[in-house]
Formats: sequence, structure tokens, C-alpha cells
Amino acid sequence: MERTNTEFSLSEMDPTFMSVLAATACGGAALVLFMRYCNRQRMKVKIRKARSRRDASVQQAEQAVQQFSTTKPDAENARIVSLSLTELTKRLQEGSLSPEEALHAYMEKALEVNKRLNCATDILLESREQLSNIENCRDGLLYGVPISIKDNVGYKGHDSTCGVLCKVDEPAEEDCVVVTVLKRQGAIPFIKTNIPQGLLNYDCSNPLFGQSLNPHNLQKTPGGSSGGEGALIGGGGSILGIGTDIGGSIRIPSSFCGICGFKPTSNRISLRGLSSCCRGQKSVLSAVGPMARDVDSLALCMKALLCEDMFALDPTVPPMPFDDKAYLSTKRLRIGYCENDGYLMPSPSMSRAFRETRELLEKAGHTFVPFTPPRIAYAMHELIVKGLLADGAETLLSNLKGGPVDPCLMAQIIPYRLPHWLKKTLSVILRPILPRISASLSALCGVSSVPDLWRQHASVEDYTHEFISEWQRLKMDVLLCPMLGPAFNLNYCGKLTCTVHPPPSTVPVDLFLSV
Ligand SMILES: CCCCCCCCCCCCCCCCCCCCCC(=O)NCCS(=O)(=O)O
Repeated sequence: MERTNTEFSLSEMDPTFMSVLAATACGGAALVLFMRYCNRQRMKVKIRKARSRRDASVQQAEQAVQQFSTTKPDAENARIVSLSLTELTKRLQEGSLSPEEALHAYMEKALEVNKRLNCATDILLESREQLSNIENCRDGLLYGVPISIKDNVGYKGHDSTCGVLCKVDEPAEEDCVVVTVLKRQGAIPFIKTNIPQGLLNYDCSNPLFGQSLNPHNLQKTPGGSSGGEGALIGGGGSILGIGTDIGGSIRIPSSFCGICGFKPTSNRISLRGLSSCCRGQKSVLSAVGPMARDVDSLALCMKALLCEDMFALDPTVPPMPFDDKAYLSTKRLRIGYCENDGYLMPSPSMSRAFRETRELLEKAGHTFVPFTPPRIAYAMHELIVKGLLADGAETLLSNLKGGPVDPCLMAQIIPYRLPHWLKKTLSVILRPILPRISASLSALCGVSSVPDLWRQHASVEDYTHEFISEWQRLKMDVLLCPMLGPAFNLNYCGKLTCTVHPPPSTVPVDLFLSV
């Protein structure tokens, strides 16, 4: 009966009105499709632009390397790139090797590694110009050393894309503080390296530059977010690199690629001029740090950075130089150990490496005390996830607008995009069966007001002191724990689901190769 009424009322309608209605609907749909088409075209243009800029810089670098090898056919490139940083700096300083030779040897190797691993976002051709006045930096600790920098480390005239389209065509107006200081110390930044889209991921793929691969197994990720650095250094194409880390971004790629990485306490090294997709987030602080083949290289880089130049360029950085005495001390240490934090179980290979390391250190006379990080599940959900995404992931999502979402990020983005009421409802339903997913979903809602944000900050502060008190109670000098690893398959990290600030580092015990 109802159906008949409807049919009747439709057939009774004025045909002109019906045509206008249909035309408006079709017009609206066409407009939406057209706008989508235009958007997609704009997106394609941006992606093409970023890629062709990278490809052009690679091509120019290839020509420069070619040209150099014709003028200097006897250059011992293979020998140069096999030197340790200590040996390289020594040869540069004594003059038995020129900065020009070192730069071209590394440029050649980096181009070769990039072909295999897709780890570069930009070749910094200005590095060759820097050679003309490098003699002014003769006394610098890194005189003539070619170095790599992560995409988000600001270098004048070049984009810091963070792997998102909205940051393409926004070149840095100035070198960031870290680059300025390293240049004054004689280092020559020559390449920028790849990152995951938005930087908050442990894989290394984005729609602009694609997926970077692990130097030891092409089926695996190099890790993220400083994954391009990990791949390049692990593949031998750089001797020293600069990464950033908020929740593992130096440590995880270092572990996955079999190299060393150091995440200093936040603001130990200036963050001025670095790019991020969640600027202003203060619950879990980001840090800049070195990545290299050995620990001495990390120490040399820290020593070079912790100088008057940096303290003057960024007076918010505590003016505390590198403590050589502490670094070279042979004092027996009291080492806290934590093989399993009760949240993430280490893989068997990591456990073995951890135990072997502990045994060796014990034999060397160091004392071990068990350490359990306090309230780890609470810290993971309420302090880290809720802190990183206190705005309900709004800033990150707005940075992804206008472009495709990379497959490595998709699994992470789906829950971010759910409406708050659905996250909350799912969180309540899942609490009895999947308590961690339930807690994560609730944390993904972020904070609800400014007082709530202040409470979250206060909780981080309290937790930091709780952690430090436990550290002090046990009179620990250092904490030993296993790293995440071995490297995961490509596109797996996004499916995975630190807030105190002791400075952690990653050192390889041996290289884990898995098939
Ligand atoms: C439909 C129901 C689906 C239910 C599934 C729910 C799953 C809940 C997922 C929870 C995800 C939480 C993810 C938090 C991710 C944080 C990742 C942090 C990575 C940090 C990497 C890093 O250190 N980046 C450096 C950034 S910077 O220093 O350069 O700024």
C-alpha cells in the first residue's frame, strides 16, 4: 500500500521539477568527480615533482662522480669507504687523503647502495661547493668527513618532506642548527635519506619516494623512521648519519640494519630547524642523534656537536660539553638488566645476544642487578600512545591530507580515522578479551580538554621520577636490554602496535640474518 502511494506521488510530480532535480544531482556528482580528479592530478604532479627532483640530483651526482674519476683515475675509492671513521679522520687531518677524494668515494658508494635499496631522497650537490672553503674548517673534529642526514633534517634550499605531500616544495630557508654545527666542524652533508610517511612508523616507505629495503635482506624493512639512514650506513654508503627518534626511530633501524645508533636525551642536541608531523607535541619528546658503524663514531659525532657553536646557536640546549672522562673511564659499572619488560617479548636471537653480552660484561667485572620498568602497560598506553596522539591524531591526519596513504601506514591509520564514539565503544567491548587493543583504542582518542592535557603531562612527569627513583634505588649506572629485531618483513611494522628520557643506544652484538 505504502509503495503504491510513493509511486503515485512520484508520478504526480511536475516533470520540469523532476528534470531540474535530476540535473542538479548529476551536476553535483560530476562536480565531486571532477574535484576528485583535479585533486588526484595535483597529487600526481607533486609526487612526480618530488621524484624527478630526486632523480635529477642522482643523475647530476653520477656525472660528478664520473667526471672526478676521469680526472683522478687512481683514486682508491673501495679502500676509502672501508676505513673506519677514526682512520678516515686521521688520514684527512694528516693530508694523506683529500676531502674531495673522500666525498667522491662516498658519493659513488651511496649511489650504488641507493640503486639497490632506494634509500636516498635527495643528493646534496652543494656538498661539492662546500669543498672550496673546507680548509677554513681544518681544525674541525669532522674535517672533510662526508655525512648523511635524514629527510627531516633542515638543509638550506631542500625540502624536508617527512614523506607527506603537503611538505613538498617547501625548501628550508636556512640550514638547521645541527647541519650548521656539523659543517663548521668540517663535515660535508652530501645526501638526504628516506623515511616513512609522517615519521611515526617503524617501516620506511612513503608515496613520494617509495619503499627502502634492508641492506642485508631485500625482503625486509630497514626499520624506521630513520630507515634510509640505517639502510645507507648498513649498506656501506655513509660513514656517519644523523637521525631523529621519538619512540625508537634511531634505535630500531640501527638494530634492523646491524649498525650503532644513539638517541641522546631530548634537546641535548638542538632540534631547531627540523621538520615533524606532530610539532608542538610535548608528552614524548623527539631527539636528534648519530648513527654509524661503530660506537667510537657515535662518540666523535656527539663530541663534535656538543660545542660552543651549538650552545650559542640554540641557547635552550644545556651548555654541557661531551664528557671524555666518563666515555674513556674503565670503572666497573653497576648494570641494570631487563631481558623481558613484560610487554614485548624479545625474539630468541635477541635473547641470545642479550645473554651473551651479559656474560661477557660479567666476565669483565661489571655487576648486574635485575631491573623492571615500572607500570609498563600503563606507560605504553596512557603516556606514550595517548601522549603522541593527544589530539586524537588530528595533526598527523591533516598532514596526510591531499595524498594517498602509504600501504605501510594503512593499518595504523584505519583506527586513527574512526570516530571517537566508535573507538570508545570498541574499547569497552574489547576490554575483557583484548585488553591491550582496548587500552590503545581508548588512548587513541587523545585528551578531551586542556586540563586533561595538563593531567597527561603531569602523569608523564610523575612516571619519569618514578623510573629515575627505581634507577637510583638500585644504584645503576646503565641499563642493558634487548632491541626489537631481527628486521621485520616489508609493510609489517604498521601492524605493530618512551617516555622517560635516559639516553639509550643500540649496538649490534652480531648480525642477525633471517630468512
Ligand atoms: C577496527 C578496529 C581495529 C582495532 C585495532 C586497534 C589497534 C590499536 C592500534 C593502536 C596503535 C597505536 C599506535 C601508536 C603508534 C606510535 C608509533 C610511534 C612510532 C615512533 C617512531 C619515531 O620515533 N619517529 C620519530 C619521529 S621524530 O622524532 O622524527 O619526530
